[in-house]
Amino acid sequence: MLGRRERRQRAENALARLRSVLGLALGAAVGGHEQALLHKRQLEFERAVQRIGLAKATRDREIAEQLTDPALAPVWERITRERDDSYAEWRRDGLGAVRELVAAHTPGPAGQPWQEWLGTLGTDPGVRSPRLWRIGTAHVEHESPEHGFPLAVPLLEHAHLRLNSARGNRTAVDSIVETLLLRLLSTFTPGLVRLHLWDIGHLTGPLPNLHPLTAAGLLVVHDPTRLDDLLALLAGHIRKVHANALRAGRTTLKDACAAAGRRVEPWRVAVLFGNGERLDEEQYRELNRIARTGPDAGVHLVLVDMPVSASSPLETVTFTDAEQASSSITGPGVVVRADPPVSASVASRAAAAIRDDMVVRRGRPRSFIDLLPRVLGQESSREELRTVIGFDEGDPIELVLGDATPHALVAGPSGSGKTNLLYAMLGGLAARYSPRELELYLLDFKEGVSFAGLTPGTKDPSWLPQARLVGVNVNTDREFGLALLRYLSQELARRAEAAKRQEVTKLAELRDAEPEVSWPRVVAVIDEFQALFSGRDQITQQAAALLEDVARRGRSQGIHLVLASQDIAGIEAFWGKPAVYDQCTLRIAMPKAKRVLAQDNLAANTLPRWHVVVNHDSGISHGNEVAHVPDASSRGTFDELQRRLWREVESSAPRLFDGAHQPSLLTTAEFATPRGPVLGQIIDVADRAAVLRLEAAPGRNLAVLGTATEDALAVLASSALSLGRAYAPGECEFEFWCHVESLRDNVLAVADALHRRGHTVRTRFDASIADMAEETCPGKRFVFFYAVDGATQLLERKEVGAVQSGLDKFRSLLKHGPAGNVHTFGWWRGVARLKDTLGFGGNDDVGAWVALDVQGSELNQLAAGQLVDWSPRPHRAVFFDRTTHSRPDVLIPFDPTSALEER
Ligand SMILES: Nc1ncnc2c1ncn2[C@@H]1O[C@H](COP(=O)(O)OP(=O)(O)OP(=O)(O)O)[C@@H](O)[C@H]1O
Repeated sequence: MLGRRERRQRAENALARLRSVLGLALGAAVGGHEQALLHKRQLEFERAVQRIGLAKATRDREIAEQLTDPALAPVWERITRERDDSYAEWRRDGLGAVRELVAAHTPGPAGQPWQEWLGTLGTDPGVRSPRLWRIGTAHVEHESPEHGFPLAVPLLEHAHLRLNSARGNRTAVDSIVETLLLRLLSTFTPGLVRLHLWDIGHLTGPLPNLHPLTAAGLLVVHDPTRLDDLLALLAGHIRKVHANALRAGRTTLKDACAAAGRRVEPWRVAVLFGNGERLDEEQYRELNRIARTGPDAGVHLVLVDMPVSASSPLETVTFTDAEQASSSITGPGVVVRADPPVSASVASRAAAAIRDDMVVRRGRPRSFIDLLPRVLGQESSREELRTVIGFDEGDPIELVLGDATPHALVAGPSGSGKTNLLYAMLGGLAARYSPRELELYLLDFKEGVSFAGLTPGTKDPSWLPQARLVGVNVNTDREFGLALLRYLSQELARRAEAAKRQEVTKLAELRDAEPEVSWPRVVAVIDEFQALFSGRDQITQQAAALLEDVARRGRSQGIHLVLASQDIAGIEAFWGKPAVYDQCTLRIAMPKAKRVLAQDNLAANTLPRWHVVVNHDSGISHGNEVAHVPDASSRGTFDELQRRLWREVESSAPRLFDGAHQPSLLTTAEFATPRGPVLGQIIDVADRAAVLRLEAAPGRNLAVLGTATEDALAVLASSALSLGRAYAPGECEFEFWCHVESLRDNVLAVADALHRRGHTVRTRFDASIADMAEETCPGKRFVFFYAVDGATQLLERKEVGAVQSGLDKFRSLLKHGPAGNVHTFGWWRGVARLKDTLGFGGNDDVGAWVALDVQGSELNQLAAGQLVDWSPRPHRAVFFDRTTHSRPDVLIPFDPTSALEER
């Protein structure tokens, strides 16, 4: 067996020989050159013959006239003799060599007559392509066609083909193109050759026999007015192929195919039918660029009547009349003819067979299961996260989150399948990367519970092992989004510090340096993230700043954001921070998505249902990949994967934060062993409750502010019940004061619950409230004073002869009580009422407060100069403790019902 290089060398030698033989034949007068110097006329005659070629000269009238000159006759004789000699040699050696050469390099459908292969499916896996493809026959001009040879051109991997038709007659050219394409399609396994057709003059396009291929996506007929789109598609494809080959550690596509033992990227052959005129400057340049760089990426052009620069690898066949042509491969003086056309019916049947095979090969429409790898949890996230997100004509389309594409922006109108896409992505990632490699933080600002299923529920106890935190119904709790960003920012700082310690800059290097430490990649998905920016307030400002920080620094530390939104155009704060947008180099557009791709990239407008544009190039057109995303949200898809992973992978349950759910005091971790009065659930990434510190020091009282009765009662009940657990009976005592009749039952329920635990509890519902309590106590004494302002009259009344009113005594209790172990939890209906109670200079006596339906502007005066950015909303409170807080915490009051009923 000859080596590839040797074969190629031999082929080239043979071709060179052919060219030289033909050259000799045509310019046979060269030998007589010197003699012609002596005989000017002879020379001119000889030149004239040379110019028009011997074959034509025989028929030329002028030459015939000159031949009557006896001085020229010998020249003619000599030329003819020399030509015959050299042709004798060519016929003896050259012709056979060329026939042999073509036969050797055009195996099977590449060279055989169509009757022998058309309709049979190709089986070549496409690691390499035949070197030549037959397009017709050729013979030397003055010879009979019997002494001709098959004409074949290089194409795949090597060159492009240009065909120029004779004016007004494209039959032969069309036939060459059709046969050539069928040869390509029939050589390789269906699917390895993809055709693009563009015809300046026709919408339906030429080559009707090949049209069955369109149904399998093997042939795309392009709009005659949209050549730009086709050129952009080809250019983008070339870039993508190079990038993929490099990413896979191969330098070229050819290497990648050789390594894989099969064609890893189909060949793309674009057939462009022009009208003989040059394209406009921009298109012409782009076409030439594609011609230069295409072959290495498997992109080839067949250009009909379309001028292109000669600097690309290109063979040309030019028809001079309906049947005859010359070709660049043979040089002048050789007549080229197309092979007889293939039978139209056989051709279209063959195309249909290829289409059908392709459809079968692709199998059923791809479903969720096809997104998953064969073995679960085997991938390393050291370099990147990579998963299949959907399919393009059966080919998987991947999504990559890594150093080059650190963050993703997903956009699409409501109902376009965004949530489904996120599920497809989460499923694909969770199936590939174990919890040691990947951690997920999922936040949904939409109304609804789309990610709740990832946490244990009553019906389904499973959870997604990689999920660490799931936030649902957070649409009004923007603080939760902020808390997540703060958490990510802290995690970034922790990673940056470790990287600094190890003197490395990237996550991959940090993982190498600290193999014993778990440094997973973190993916934070925020659905409808624009909700974070929905107010003109501190939350928006802080969220924008944090998001920018995480986006910038997350890139190298393996912290990835996936931000999804219905319409990113409306996010004002976002545009003020272009860095976030710029860092999201992965763009995913659902059908009709706006702004997520580059401005001139309109691919999302024409997407069919359940398809997306995946673009790893910041939305620039050439990066477009269109994928059909399988259903990942119906029963039996993602949920089934989750249950399987849950059974097979050891993990702890993720935290669920559900903004629509009032947490129960009884099941709260902090309530099991409270450190002090538990006030409410803090809206934070960590599951923690707000607990008031109650050391024996001035100011350690709590004010509950607002008219939201249910919430105020909940805060007071939670405080009292948790204190009842924090202290053993005898260590403390409780006082409940309430002068408002309607609250009485509620107060009694709390008092009863404490009593049942064995505590000393006293209640006052009458004028005795004004008597107050001792300001010191050996143990702890907790005074719960409900609706202080409802007792105003009682407090302000001064008995005749008494030095102090009840109010004076209450002020004194607030001032001196805490240092003497007596702490008051009072409820006022507003800030002004509290101020009235405290009087001048009493502000510091209540060091902490929980405000309900009170505007932030009213609270500033109680917050030690802090600006309190708070707009009241149902079942939310803001908590500030002067001694510990730099900024207030937002709380959800606990539901104390079951804790009250506890026996
Ligand atoms: N690829 C798909 N194949 C089949 N059904 C799908 C697909 N994608 C989405 N669906 C279905 O379409 C409906 C809407 O999808 P989805 O909830 O993902 O849209 P969305 O863009 O998130 O909408 P919204 O923002 O209003 O929630 C769902 O019932 C879902 O099951």
